Amino acid sequence: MLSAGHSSKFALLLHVLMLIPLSAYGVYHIGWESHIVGVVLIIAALPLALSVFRLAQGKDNSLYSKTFIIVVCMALLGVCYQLGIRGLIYTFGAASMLFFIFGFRAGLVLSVVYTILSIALSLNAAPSVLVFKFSIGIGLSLLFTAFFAYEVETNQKALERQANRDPLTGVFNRRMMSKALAQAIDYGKRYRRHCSLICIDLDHFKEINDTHGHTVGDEVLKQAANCISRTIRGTDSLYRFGGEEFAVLLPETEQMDAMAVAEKLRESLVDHSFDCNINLTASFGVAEMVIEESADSWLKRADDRLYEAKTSGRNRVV
Ligand SMILES: Nc1nc2c(ncn2[C@@H]2O[C@H](COP(=O)(O)OP(=O)(O)OP(=O)(O)O)[C@@H](O)[C@H]2O)c(=O)[nH]1
Repeated sequence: MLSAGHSSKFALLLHVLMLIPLSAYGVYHIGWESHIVGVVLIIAALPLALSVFRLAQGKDNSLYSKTFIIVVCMALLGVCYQLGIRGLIYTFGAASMLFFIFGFRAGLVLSVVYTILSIALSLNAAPSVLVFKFSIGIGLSLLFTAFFAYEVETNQKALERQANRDPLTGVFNRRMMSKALAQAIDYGKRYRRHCSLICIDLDHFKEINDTHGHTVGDEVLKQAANCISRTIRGTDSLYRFGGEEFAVLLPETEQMDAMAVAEKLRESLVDHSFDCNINLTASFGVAEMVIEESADSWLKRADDRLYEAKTSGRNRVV
């Protein structure tokens, strides 16, 4: 499988391989053949060149890729209208690219609409029997591409889930937490914004496992994660970063407000009815981000307060 670094290099290579003949062909047309075709090719090459530039910088290029393929499809519709079958030959290639640039759902709608339009426009310049025969070939090829794009997208989502989420509770994992803390610090430094972190540790969890077994313990962990997810805002995010340890990141939130959220979470866990009539409590450590500190020191401050909550009696917020 390709790593993220390899796949972006591969995407860059593909873009460059497309850009060189496209712009060369455009220049050739402007100089020696049809001016209009040359200008259209150069217009299509511009967003592609910007896309190459963004990819080389390691930045998101989706806007330019989308612009590129839309320009290409519009130009090809014009070619279908003028030249019939000679335009239709390119329909399949452009329609398949729509899947990979816009994603499966949007790609399916766009490619079907685009294919129907190019077939209809081709009838202007080609005999209908020939267009009909070509359309069958294009339809079958598109069916195959749709199936392939669906498989790729489904597998990609499953891989992303495996890499970013905790398999038991479905919440974000420790890897995502480190990434989110580093991003919050960068954002806070640049825009001078507040952000708080709540570390949560379920109390006496070992007893639950020992008394009721690991299966019930797992179920309690899932229910606790659900209860926390339902209590926090959509803009906050929940991570499981240890066995029975969770963390909530609260953007745009100051210490006092984060303490209030932690208190609300503590109460909702106490009020939640867990399986086997288990009375679960949790301890909380809250720390607002300090500009200029590292992610590790921020996490350590929240964790130290959590430890304080544990040693001072549990089921409390520090
Ligand atoms: N069922 C289950 N248990 C887990 C999982 N991960 C960790 N644990 C258990 O969580 C327990 C944590 O125990 P301790 O670290 O002693 O903490 P505690 O019993 O909650 O005690 P305090 O934190 O001091 O209140 C251990 O028994 C681990 O086996 C998991 O994924 N599923």
